[in-house]
Amino acid sequence: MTSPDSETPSASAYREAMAQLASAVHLVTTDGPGGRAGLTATSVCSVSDGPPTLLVCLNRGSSAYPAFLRNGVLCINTLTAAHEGLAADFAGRVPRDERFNGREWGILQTGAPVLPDALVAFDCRIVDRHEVGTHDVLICEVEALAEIRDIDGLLYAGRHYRVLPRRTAPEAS
Ligand SMILES: NC(=O)C1=CN([C@@H]2O[C@H](COP(=O)(O)OP(=O)(O)OC[C@H]3O[C@@H](n4cnc5c(N)ncnc54)[C@H](O)[C@@H]3O)[C@@H](O)[C@H]2O)C=CC1
Ligand SMILES: Cc1cc2nc3c(=O)[nH]c(=O)nc-3n(C[C@H](O)[C@H](O)[C@H](O)COP(=O)(O)O)c2cc1C
Repeated sequence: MTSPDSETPSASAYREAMAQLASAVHLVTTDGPGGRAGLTATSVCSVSDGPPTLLVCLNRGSSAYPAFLRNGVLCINTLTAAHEGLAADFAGRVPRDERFNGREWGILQTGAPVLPDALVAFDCRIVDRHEVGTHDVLICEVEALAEIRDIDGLLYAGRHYRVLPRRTAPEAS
């Protein structure tokens, strides 16, 4: 057990600890007067179901950050097993202006880009923002939901992408 007066862990120790957690992987996208932009994110969490609200933690240093701030809307597109390459593209492998090339994107209520084959998509308006360290915690009210797809999900754990099977076959008795 760590004693209460022990030193604060380093950033690298914290990241190593966080790398042990498994997370769903999302493309967080936006569009509007600030332009179209998006990035890969795992820091997404449900806050409340009344009104339906979730939070996203966004690094203020990311190329997409100014667009999110200006547009005030975003869509959280939860990725499937088929989207590992897309996750790498939106995490910096492809420059911001080229990330949306080569596929069709939809919209729901807010105009933020919706990935048509996402596991699910949460179309949101940003209703509050808190600066915490390097990131902004964006509080987002859900205005529309995309259809839920019955396919394998994508997880990020131990610094690798992994497949989350949709259903396991029942054990034979
Ligand atoms: N929440 C975030 O901002 C995250 C950022 N990343 C970025 O992707 C790069 C590659 O990440 P990994 O291969 O997983 O190795 P890593 O050792 O940099 O990160 C391990 C874990 O620490 C956390 N983490 C990393 N950077 C963070 C940050 N700036 N703020 C808050 N939490 C952070 C995440 O849970 C991540 O999975 C990182 O260097 C980082 O820039 C990755 C995951 C989450
Ligand atoms: C698996 C994974 C999860 C990430 N999660 C987040 C996140 O929750 N919030 C965030 O601001 N950045 C996150 N990032 C980092 C952004 O995807 C990345 O910094 C950004 O897209 C870098 O490119 P840019 O600055 O050119 O946009 C994550 C990266 C990876 C690989």
